Amino acid sequence: MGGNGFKGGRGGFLTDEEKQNSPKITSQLLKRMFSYLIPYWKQLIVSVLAIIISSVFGVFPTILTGRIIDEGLLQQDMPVLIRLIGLSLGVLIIANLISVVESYVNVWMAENITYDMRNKMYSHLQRMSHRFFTTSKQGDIITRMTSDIGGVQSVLTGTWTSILQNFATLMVALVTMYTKSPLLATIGIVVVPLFILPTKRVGKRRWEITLASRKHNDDINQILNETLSVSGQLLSKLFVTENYEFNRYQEANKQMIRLNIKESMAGKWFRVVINVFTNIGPMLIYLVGGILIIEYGNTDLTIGDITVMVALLGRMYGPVNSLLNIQVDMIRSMALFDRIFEYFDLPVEIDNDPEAIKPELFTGELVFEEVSFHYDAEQPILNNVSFELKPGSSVAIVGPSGAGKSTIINLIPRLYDVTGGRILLDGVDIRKLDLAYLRQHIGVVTQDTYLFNGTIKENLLYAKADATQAEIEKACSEANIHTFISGLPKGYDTIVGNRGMKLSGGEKQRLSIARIILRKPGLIIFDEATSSLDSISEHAIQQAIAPILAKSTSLIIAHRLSTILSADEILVLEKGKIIERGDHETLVKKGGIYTTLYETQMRV
Ligand SMILES: Nc1ncnc2c1ncn2[C@@H]1O[C@H](COP(=O)(O)OP(=O)(O)OP(=O)(O)O)[C@@H](O)[C@H]1O
Repeated sequence: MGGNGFKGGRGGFLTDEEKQNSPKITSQLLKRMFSYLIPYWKQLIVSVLAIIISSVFGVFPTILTGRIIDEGLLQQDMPVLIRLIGLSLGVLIIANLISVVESYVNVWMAENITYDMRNKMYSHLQRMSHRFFTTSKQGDIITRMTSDIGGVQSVLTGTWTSILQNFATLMVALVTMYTKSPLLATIGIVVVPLFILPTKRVGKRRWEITLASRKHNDDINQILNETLSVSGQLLSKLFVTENYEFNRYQEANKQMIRLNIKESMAGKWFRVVINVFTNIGPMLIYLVGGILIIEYGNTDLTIGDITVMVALLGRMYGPVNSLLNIQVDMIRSMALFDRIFEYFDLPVEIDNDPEAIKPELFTGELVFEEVSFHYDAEQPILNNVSFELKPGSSVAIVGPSGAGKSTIINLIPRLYDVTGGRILLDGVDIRKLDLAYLRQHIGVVTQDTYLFNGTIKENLLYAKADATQAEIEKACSEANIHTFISGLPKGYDTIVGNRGMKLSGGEKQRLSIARIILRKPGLIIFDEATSSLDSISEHAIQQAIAPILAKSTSLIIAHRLSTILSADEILVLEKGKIIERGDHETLVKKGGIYTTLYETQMRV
């Protein structure tokens, strides 16, 4: 019996989630899906032709078996036997060669289509706002970039090819069977559902277990991600929760084993069912064929015909089963495309104004004009904040935690847009400035410095790709970090570790200051670290930043008295409002919230 290529009914069912989320199949969605194929229409034609020819040729040797038996073996005609065997082999080789071409064209096409999609998605995601990244699950973004687009690739190389292949194979088998004996062909076709239905039931059970085990696997991955990540393991060490985490993992692992065993056993039952049912069809054909020849002396039907019928029947199970799953395959493929399109359609919240300008001169004059802002409409964060930062001067913002200080600085490089009022830079509303221009002229030293897992030099070059070694060293000297780097065994080629974990907080911040010096921005935003660095580190940072702040226009979220004293104006922010402003002396005399902050929180 020919292999029936039955794929086990696995995945032939939609999950509840898939059912709920199955996309509306609109002509628009279809058009959009097919629009990705249009540039490759020539390859598509080659692929369709190759699939049809190789499927038809693939069935041919089975059909020739009948003639090999009747005309060669039973007639004992050697030359005919050899000719037929040669023909059969020849056709088989051609069919396989064509399928190699077909695979190549298909894979090439699918790779290119997904290459376009990946690039499009990546550049679209780069344009997404900071809000998008703070609110989306990191895993979700990665899944769309990797498995969803990967899924599209397998739809193009697998699903679509197999539908066409199965259809062609089925047609050839049906036509041949009906030509040979309509009665036997009909018996064969009636038997097919007998086989398909029970296997579908077993398949469904297996599918349910697979789903449960997949969900479980996700839970396990979640545990691993949480507890074996840099911060996770640190948390569990510091809270001494290793035993608790181990038990949680062990329990999840135990459940997984149970499900795996169940799944394997369902697979076993599945094979038993297949074995029994696949043999019923051929037996029936032998029986009815035998009755026709032996009892009724049917001379039209030969032994070869019956053998071919049985073989063709065997080749029909797989295609019939796959074709019954077309709907599921289609919904699943559309859902993939739909998920990808959903991301493509995400509006770009912070975008370049089509008439954005890039003024020749950047002085760094910053004006907040009654700026209001909220992340969620119900919770206002900034309320009519107004201040002015003159070129060359510096403004310090102080205030209790949660007052909205970081929010103010996030608004300047347009990580978020104001919800009321406006921010002017050199007299122009920042929403009218070219986004890249705006961001290139602003240097932000954040509290939490992000470094890539590369060398110190690579991290510095991120700020200025063409910086020379001399420039880098000069910047690092100014940032008070050159001596430290030179003292490392590998100097500037030292790998900083995951997120710069191999460096101390103070060293990281000084590196980030060096990055800013390399960039020479017109406006510096400095978010002073609240975390207590040791006094030597702190001093080193102060020494690094003070001269830079002194000679540039700067906005500082300040926590230390020395930084605050160097500012030209101090803004005291509370609950999103500026409640006091002035210089240190005046504010201290006032006896308001600044005085309290000064007495309780400021470090000298
Ligand atoms: N991405 C966000 N989405 C929603 N709310 C946010 C977001 N970021 C901050 N907030 C909220 O906005 C308020 C102001 O936060 P912000 O970080 O600006 O305060 P802060 O004065 O800088 O505080 P800290 O000194 O502790 O850093 C807080 O109540 C905070 O919970």
